[in-house]
Amino acid sequence: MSVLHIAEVTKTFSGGTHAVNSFSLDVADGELVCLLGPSGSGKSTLLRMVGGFEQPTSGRITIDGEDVTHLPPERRPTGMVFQSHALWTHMNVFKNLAFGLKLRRMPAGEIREKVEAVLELVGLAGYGDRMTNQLSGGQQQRVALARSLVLEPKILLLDEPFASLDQHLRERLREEVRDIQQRLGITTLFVTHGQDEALSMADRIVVMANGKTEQIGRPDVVYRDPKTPFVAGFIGTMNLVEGEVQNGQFVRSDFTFPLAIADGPATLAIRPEVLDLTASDTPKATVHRVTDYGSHGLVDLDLADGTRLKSMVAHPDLFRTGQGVDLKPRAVAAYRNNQQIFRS
Ligand SMILES: Nc1ncnc2c1ncn2[C@@H]1O[C@H](COP(=O)(O)OP(=O)(O)OP(=O)(O)O)[C@@H](O)[C@H]1O
Repeated sequence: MSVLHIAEVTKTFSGGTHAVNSFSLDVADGELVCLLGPSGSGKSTLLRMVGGFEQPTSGRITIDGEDVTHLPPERRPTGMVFQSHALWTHMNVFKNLAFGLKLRRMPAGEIREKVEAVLELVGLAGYGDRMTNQLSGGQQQRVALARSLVLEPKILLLDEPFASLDQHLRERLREEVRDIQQRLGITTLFVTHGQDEALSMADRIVVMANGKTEQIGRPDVVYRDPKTPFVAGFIGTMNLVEGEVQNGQFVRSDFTFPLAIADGPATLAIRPEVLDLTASDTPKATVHRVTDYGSHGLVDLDLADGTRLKSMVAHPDLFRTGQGVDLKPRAVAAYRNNQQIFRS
């Protein structure tokens, strides 16, 4: 059942920027949906409108059937965690968490119980007396999450919560937050421009560009079957090659490839892991660089016009810079007019 319903929401800022453009989305109960897109694609603006920190120019947002479009943040059943956690540094951890519950006039005993339970949940049992500026970045972010969770929101809104943390900590917190989210079964909207974050955490990903949805789907589906060249280029590593289809052949000055689609321009998309390389008397590409990652190798190749491609290989020691190779894609997708028109 859909808990959050966003219907044709548009946000135009004064000055005319269309930050969000007729955007619609349904989020199911207990689902974690990632809004993924490049800087400026409208992710934060959308999240802020769901949280009530920004007013839509048009459109409607409902939560559990209730129209919240024009309600202030404190009257919405949402909890938002910002990139900069904005904890109150003059209060200890316990007071940071208790503050919102006090406003709700909850009895002191109950507040203590709830705060302790949530601190336990985020791995900070016993940290109640610490001042927040005596905590590490990761611990501060856990407190920020706990401060939202203690108010038991129906919907948790996370705006790049790990952006300021180092890679290692980010990966750990990703797992922890996903774990907590699933344990509580809390419906969550998560903004990130990190594809790894989206691919590893989300039930569904919304890929955004220019305030619009490019594609919505399960992470594996969005990765395996990008519906537009933008998504193909944005998620994971992708080789994109421009050419022309003539009589069932994708044709470039430097290579041809059988492609059974109507004549016309096309962009061919090939993942590095399905681009095999073979030795050839009539090489189509030249090896530029070979990188051995231990578990696999990555070969950078140049086509005659300088287009750079990547191929993932099991045995990098078979290739060296300057070598000519033939290309054998095992699977391709083709795009025309911004739409996928072929996939093998
Ligand atoms: N208060 C504002 N006034 C005017 N324009 C704004 C305002 N906030 C955002 N914008 C513009 O709206 C567009 C979308 O911004 P938004 O912050 O939502 O993007 P984003 O995808 O979250 O980007 P980032 O990943 O960099 O945070 C951008 O062009 C931005 O400059």
